[in-house]
Amino acid sequence: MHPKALLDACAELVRLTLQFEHPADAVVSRYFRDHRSLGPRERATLAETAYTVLRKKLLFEQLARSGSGPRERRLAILGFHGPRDFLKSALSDTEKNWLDQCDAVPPSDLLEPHRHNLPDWLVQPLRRQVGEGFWALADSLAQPAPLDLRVNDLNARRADVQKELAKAGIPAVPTPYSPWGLRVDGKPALTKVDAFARGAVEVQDEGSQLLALLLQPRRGEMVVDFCAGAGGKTLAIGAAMRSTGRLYAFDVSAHRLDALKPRLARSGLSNVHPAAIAHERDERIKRLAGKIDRVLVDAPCSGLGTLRRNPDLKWRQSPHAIQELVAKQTAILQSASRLLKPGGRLVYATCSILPEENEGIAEAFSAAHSDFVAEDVGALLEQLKVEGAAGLCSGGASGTGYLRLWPHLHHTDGFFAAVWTRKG
Ligand SMILES: C[S@@+](CC[C@H](N)C(=O)[O-])C[C@H]1O[C@@H](n2cnc3c(N)ncnc32)[C@H](O)[C@@H]1O
Repeated sequence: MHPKALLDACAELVRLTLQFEHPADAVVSRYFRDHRSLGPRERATLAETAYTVLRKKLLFEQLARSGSGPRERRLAILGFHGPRDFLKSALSDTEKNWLDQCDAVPPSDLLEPHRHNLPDWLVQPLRRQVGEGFWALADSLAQPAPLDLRVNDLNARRADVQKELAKAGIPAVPTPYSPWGLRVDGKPALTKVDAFARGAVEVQDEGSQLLALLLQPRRGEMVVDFCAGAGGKTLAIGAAMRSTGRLYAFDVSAHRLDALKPRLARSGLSNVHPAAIAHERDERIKRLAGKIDRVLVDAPCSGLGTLRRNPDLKWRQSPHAIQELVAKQTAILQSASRLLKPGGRLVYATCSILPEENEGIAEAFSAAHSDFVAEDVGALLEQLKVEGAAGLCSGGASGTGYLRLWPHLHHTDGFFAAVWTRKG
C-alpha cells in the first residue's frame, strides 16, 4: 500500500477507535473484516498506530493542538507505527516540520498528565497503592504486553514445546512464576504453529495461569469456573485435573462460552461442561449448592490491570461504572460461595488494579461469612513452589494475604486473588 493511503487508513482507524462506542479490539477486527485485502504488515501498522494513540492520548492531544489538518490525521502521524522515512514520505512539508517540532519537545517540559497518560480519577488510587513506583507503573502500562503461552501439560512438556517453537523460529523462555508458561518474543502468527493446532499451547498471560494454579484442583473433584467466559482458565483447570472429575464452566454469556468450544476441542479435555446461566442465582447453581470442591470466581471487572493490551479501557471506564461492578462482584461472590462443600476452596480473582474491586470485596466477604476462613495466598504459593511467592502478594494480617500482580514488578497483567476455605 502507498504510504499516503496507509496513513489515511490509520487516521480513519484512529477516528473509529476514539469514538469509544465498542472495545478497541472489536473496532480493529471489524475494520480488518471490512478491508480484507490488507496484508499482515499493513494490519500490524494500523493496529499498533491506533493502540499507540490510545496509550498516549493525552500527550498526543496536547501536541496536536498545534499543526494543521484533521485531528485524527495529526494523532495518527504522532502514533504512526513504522519507519520515520516511510511516514515522512506520506507527509506535506508543513506536516514534516510540525512533526520535527513535536519530536524536539523535551520530556521535562511536559505536564504530568502528558507523561502518565492516565485519567485523573485513576491517578490517585494508583499513587496511593504503589507510591514511588507510580512512574514505573505508568510506563509499563503504556507498553505493549509480551506474549505468554500456557503449555497444556496434559499432552506436552514445557521444555519440548520450547524446543519445537525455537525450531519454528519462535524463541521463547520459561516464565518465572507459572510452571506452565512460556514467554515469546514479538507477535508471531501462532495459529500456524503445529503446537497450537494440536492443543499443546494456548495464549494466556502468566498471571492468569497463577489464578488456575491457586485453585489447586485435583483429580476426580467437582469444580466450578463461575465466570468462565471463553475459558482461558477453564482449560488450565481442566488440565490440572488431568481431564478427570467434573468441571462446570458457567457464564451469563452464551456467546463467550461458544468461543470456548474450539479451544476445548484442541485441548483434548473431556471433563469440561460449559453451561450458560441466566444470572448468579440461576436454578442450576442452586441445585449444586454444597456439592462442589473448588470454585473460581474470575469476576467481571474494570480490566484496568490489562491496560497494556486494552489501553482503551482507561478512557471507557469511569468511577460510576466501577461502583456498579463492585455491586455485581459482591453478588456473584456471595452466590458462588454457596456452591462449596465443607473443606472446599473458593478463589475470587480480578484483572483490576483498583482496591475497591479487590481487597474491598475480599474483606467485606470475610467479614460477612464466618463460615469461610481466609487463606494466606503467599503461603499457598510457597507450598506450590512458586518462585519468590511472597513478592507476588500483599495485604492481610501477614502482608502476603492476597495475590497482587503488577505489570511494572512482575511483568504480568495486573491481577488480584483472595482464597478461602469453607469450614468443615
Ligand atoms: C473476567 S471475565 C472471565 C474470563 C475467563 N475466566 C477467562 O479466563 O478467559 C468475566 C466473565 O464474567 C461473566 N459474567 C458477568 N456476569 C456474570 C454473572 N452474573 N454470572 C456469571 N458470569 C458472569 C462475563 O460474561 C465474563 O465472561
